[in-house]
Amino acid sequence: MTFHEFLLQQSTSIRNDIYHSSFVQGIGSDNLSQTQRDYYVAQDTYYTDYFGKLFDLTTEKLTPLQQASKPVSTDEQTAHDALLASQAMLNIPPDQHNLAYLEHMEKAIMQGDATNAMLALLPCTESYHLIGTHFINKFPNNTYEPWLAYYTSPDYKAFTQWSWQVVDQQVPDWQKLSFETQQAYLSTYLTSYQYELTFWDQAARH
Ligand SMILES: Cc1ncc(CO)c(N)n1
Repeated sequence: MTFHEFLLQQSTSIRNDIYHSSFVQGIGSDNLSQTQRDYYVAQDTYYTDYFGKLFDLTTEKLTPLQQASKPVSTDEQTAHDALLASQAMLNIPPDQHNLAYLEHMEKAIMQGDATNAMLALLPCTESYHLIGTHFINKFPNNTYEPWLAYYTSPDYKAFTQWSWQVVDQQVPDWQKLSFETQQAYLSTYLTSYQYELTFWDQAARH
């Protein structure tokens, strides 16, 4: 089993909680209110802007080959547009859980090695691709189908696969990590997953 397969196994239950969360179910079954979408798109616009900077910081820590093999980034605005937010989103400031998530990733990047940095960012990329894969084409005439299409597109898929490839190269033999290092890596990764779940739960409360 590769490192990313081991990680996916460790995050199975939290990913199932994400699939079952009310907002993600709402994307999958065309059932979201305007206020929920306004709140989510406001939070996520702030998040993805900041994430772009964190991603650049992480990329600098990778090998030249890994950097060169990175697929072109896609514009997440397309995914945000698919949720049809109203102008009201412009007045919604970034919430505490969002800032805490970004701070967690930033600390992992500044304080850890390149693997720790990648593991902090991985739940973001991988969970959205897997949500898209899980829900696409499940609900007829879904208004939010373009959102699911974005995260399952060949470009986004390539980006997810590149992330998996990088962590597998960074840790070719995860069974040989010391117990402490394995726990530290897992903690960075699963903490980001927990923030992903919170992000969805908070959006559903609006
Ligand atoms: C909170 C969050 N996590 C992951 C993604 C995927 O890029 C996103 N857009 N927002």
